[in-house]
This record gives sequence, structure tokens and C-alpha cells, in this order.
Amino acid sequence: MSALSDRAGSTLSFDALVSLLEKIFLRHGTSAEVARTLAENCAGAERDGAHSHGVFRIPGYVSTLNSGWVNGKAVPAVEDVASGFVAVDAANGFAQPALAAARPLLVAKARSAGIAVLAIRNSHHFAALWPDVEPFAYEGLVALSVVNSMTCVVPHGADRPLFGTNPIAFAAPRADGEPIVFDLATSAIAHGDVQIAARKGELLPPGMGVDSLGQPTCDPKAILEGGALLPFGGHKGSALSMMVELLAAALTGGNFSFEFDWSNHPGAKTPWTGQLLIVIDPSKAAGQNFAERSQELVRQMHAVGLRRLPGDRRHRERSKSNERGIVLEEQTLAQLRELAGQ
Ligand SMILES: NC(=O)C1=CN([C@@H]2O[C@H](COP(=O)(O)OP(=O)(O)OC[C@H]3O[C@@H](n4cnc5c(N)ncnc54)[C@H](OP(=O)(O)O)[C@@H]3O)[C@@H](O)[C@H]2O)C=CC1
Ligand SMILES: O=C(O)C1=NCCCC1
Repeated sequence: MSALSDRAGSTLSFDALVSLLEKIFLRHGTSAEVARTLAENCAGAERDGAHSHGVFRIPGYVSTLNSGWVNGKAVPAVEDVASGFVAVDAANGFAQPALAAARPLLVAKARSAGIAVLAIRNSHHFAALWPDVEPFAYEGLVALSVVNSMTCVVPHGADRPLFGTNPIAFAAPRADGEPIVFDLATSAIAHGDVQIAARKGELLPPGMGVDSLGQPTCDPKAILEGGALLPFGGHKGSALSMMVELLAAALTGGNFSFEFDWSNHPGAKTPWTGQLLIVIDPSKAAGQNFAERSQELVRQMHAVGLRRLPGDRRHRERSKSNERGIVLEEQTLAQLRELAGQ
């Protein structure tokens, strides 16, 4: 299938988009539960204007499922490891259904012990990370998650790529307003945004990546075709990316970003790695009401002139989508319908 493109066109409700995406997943070999979970995740990203991980990802999901690289019908096995520790073997399936399966036990442990860890292994994560943490904050919990991806980032000071784009997402409740949420790749730019720039024929800002000879380049195609990305913030982002590899892979039993070989599965796009979540119940902490304290921090940030908090743009996009529907370019919608067999 050709690339999904970006011109504006039809509007769909969130439910209509979920149902269309669900049909695509089902038609390409997932179970009903996996189809629903991935469709809601992907439609949520599109609704929130997180385009690098919205419907843009659907051809990649489809080619991955067609290649046999991932098990779309995997049944995750939840393990009650210790008082504050839950593990899941995602059974070579997607990470989101594994999180969904472990979530009740994770939340119960976090509420009783004050903190709980979820270690997901043998899993594929092809999505934005904020949908994995934001719901905890709506329940009054603080959540932090990391996931590693595929080798495409040169560690600071090294010659060749090793790390993945390895995002970190954080969510915390606040008293008056949407939870505080950020979600960022530890690379200078997400791989998805490089693909989008290449497709649009746009150049990247300096400092994002190198070509196949290790020379700095602003050409996204040179980065994708034999080149590599750089960490954000030099040695600092590189250290965070290393931490993600340790937490998401070494600690969970998942693959490091450099440990899987998908060359026998042409079309495979989903990194086969691991994911870690840490969930904290702030009501167990000493001192004042956490949500009031986080509200105070936001108040003070605004008082010094801050106009945009992480998550503000997404919530603006979400409100717009909820009011007018989710806008998809005609060609994109036609391609999605074709994939759904409609
Ligand atoms: N599954 C995987 O393996 C991977 C997934 N990803 C996903 O890619 C997505 C994009 O990552 P990335 O490109 O790093 O994200 P961005 O750099 O676009 O944004 C990172 C964070 O900073 C916030 N932000 C951006 N600009 C500003 C600003 N001017 N002022 C205040 N806050 C700001 C964003 O909020 P807002 O959203 O409101 O703009 C967001 O929370 C993420 O969802 C990530 O999870 C990335 C790598 C691998
Ligand atoms: O945008 C990225 O970077 C990635 N997203 C999904 C998984 C692979 C890396």
C-alpha cells in the first residue's frame, strides 16, 4: 500500500475511527480484544494530534501482522511476582494488551503498597507512550513508563547506532485541570517524524541525525537509508536512553534494541522489546495533598510566563476533535477503508 498522506478532508467521530481501525486489525489476524485495544490507542493518538503514532502507523501494523513477526492473537501471561512487582510475558504480542491484562493487579498493588512496578517482556510497542500513563493520573496515581525500540540512535560519543528512540512518559494528577503528562523520545526526533518529513520532502533542523558516513545531515532520507539519529541533548539524552534500555529490557527480560533480528520477516516494523511502568499512589506519601501541590507548581510556572505545558497542545487537539470530529485526508480514509475490506 502506498504511504498515507496528510491533506485534510473527511471528519470521523472517535467511535467511527475506532471501529474502522478495529476492522483492519481483525482482518489482518488479531484477536477481537487486541483489535479493540490497538484501535482505541491509535485513534486516541490521531484524535490528540499525535500524528507520528496515529493512523500513519496502520500500514506498518498491517505489514508487520502479514509478515508473521508478531502474534496478533497472543494471550499475555500475568505473573504476581512480589508485593510491589507484577510481570507479564506478552507472548510475542503487542504491549498494550499486556498492560491491560496486568492493570487491575498493578493498581491494587500500588494502592496497597504505595508503589508497584510492571515489567512487560516479549512485547511489541509501536505506539505513543502517553496513552499508557495518562489513565493512571485520571485515577489519582502517578505513573512513569519507558519502552525501548529498535537500533537507530548513535550513543553520544560513539560511531555507530545502538540505542532505540526509547521514549519516557510521565503522568501526574493535578487538582484543577488535566493531569500533567509528558511523553518524549530520547532521540533528537522520533523515527516516525523522520519518516513523515521524508514523505513530505521536507528537511529536518540541524542536529537530528547523521548519514551513512556518520556526517551530520538534515536530509531525512539520508538518515533512514543507512544513516542514524542522535540522542537529544548530547550526553544527557544518551544517558537517559541507556537507562531506558536497562529498565525496559534488562530489568524486564525483554530484548535490548539491538537484540532482535527481523530480517527474515520483510515488512516487520514493530520493535520486539520490553516496557517498564512504575505506578505510585501519592495518597500514601507524607505531607500535603499531591494534586494540590502539582497545581501549585503549575500556577507558579504560569506566573513566570510559561504559556504551554507538555500535554496542552494534545488536549487542545482532543477538544477540537471531540467538537468537530477527527479530520482525515480523503486518500487516507480511502486507504484505511480498503485495508478494512470496505
Ligand atoms: N513506541 C516507541 O517505541 C516510540 C514511541 N515514540 C513516541 O513518539 C512520540 C513523539 O515523541 P517526541 O517527538 O519526542 O515528542 P515531542 O518532542 O513532540 O514532544 C515531547 C513532549 O514535550 C511536549 N512539548 C513539545 N513542545 C513543547 C513546548 N514548546 N512547550 C512545552 N511542551 C512541549 C509535548 O507535549 P504535547 O504532546 O502537548 O505537544 C510532549 O509531551 C511520543 O508519543 C513517543 O511516545 C517515540 C519513540 C519510540
Ligand atoms: O517514532 C519512533 O521512534 C518509533 N515509534 C514506534 C516504534 C518504533 C520507533
